[in-house]
Amino acid sequence: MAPTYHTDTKSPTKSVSLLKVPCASDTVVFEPLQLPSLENTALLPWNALSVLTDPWPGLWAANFQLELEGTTWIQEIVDMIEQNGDVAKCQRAIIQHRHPFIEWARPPQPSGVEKANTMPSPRTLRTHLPTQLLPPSFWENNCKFLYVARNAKDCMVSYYHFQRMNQVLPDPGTWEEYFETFISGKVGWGSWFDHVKGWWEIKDRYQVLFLFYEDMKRDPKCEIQKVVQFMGKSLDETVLDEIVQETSFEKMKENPMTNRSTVPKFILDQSISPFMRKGTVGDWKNHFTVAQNERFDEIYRQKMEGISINFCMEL
Ligand SMILES: Nc1ncnc2c1ncn2[C@@H]1O[C@H](COP(=O)(O)OS(=O)(=O)O)[C@@H](OP(=O)(O)O)[C@H]1O
Repeated sequence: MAPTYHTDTKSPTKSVSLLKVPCASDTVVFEPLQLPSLENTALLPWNALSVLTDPWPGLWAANFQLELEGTTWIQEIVDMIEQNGDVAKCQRAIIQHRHPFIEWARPPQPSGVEKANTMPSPRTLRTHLPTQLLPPSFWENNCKFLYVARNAKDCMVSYYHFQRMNQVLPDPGTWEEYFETFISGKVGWGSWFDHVKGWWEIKDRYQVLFLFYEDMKRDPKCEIQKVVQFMGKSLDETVLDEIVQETSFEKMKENPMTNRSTVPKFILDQSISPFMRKGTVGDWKNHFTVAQNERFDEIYRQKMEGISINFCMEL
């Protein structure tokens, strides 16, 4: 049965559900997922990102799954690694078409799950799902996950502008209104706090490479090298340097295969805010008032209490 995904343009979203899709026993089985309401759950990628792989006899991996903010960036990095730095091969399709987005379903287009089911292994998939909503077979098959977390304040800013320019999402309102929406977790894919905590807490029990967006900005070569190793690949130094260069913000902003310029304006209106907006660490300082910052720090302290995760807030 095809998944259903209902959205009303710039109005509150109704519901989303993913239903069971038949799979071969050696591939991931998509179990039924019931997301109660997009008001409280996830609709969009925004604060971190994961890639996952499931094992396939004789191969390094069968799936990658990408999640949350930095998604496009890590997708391009993973694809460049898979293509051994061959830029032309990475130009074969726009980034959204290279890795099925498993919770995506907008009939009559084939859903992400339908696309995934037609792919040979190893597969690279993308999702923004929190751990508790991921189909259990991802865990059961010992898939690899690559998760990129971004600090909450920059996520809030980036996601706000994304929601302003995304014409199929509810209007985010003013910055002040969105600040409250974000804190309450009533944003796409749910609470940043719960999402990050969920992935952080399971990272040592499964094959999770937990990356930070800020580290990727500070030392992309080092972080890309970690991804290469995680994927079980080895690349020449020159190829690695090429990947660093090609996946820089500046290059990806110019690249029509990654900058979403092919998406029609009635979906993404880049005259409101470009998809590849700033790509920096610390833009929150241009948005948060002193009072908002103090309040956010207190809420962060409460919600992340006991979690040994440290985010870099500026470079
Ligand atoms: N190469 C590179 N370097 C640095 N930053 C990058 C890069 N590619 C994408 N981005 C920034 O990621 C933000 C968009 O997040 P996502 O790609 O997860 O969005 S989406 O899930 O695909 O909708 C968005 O962040 P902001 O610019 O801060 O809004 C993008 O600019």
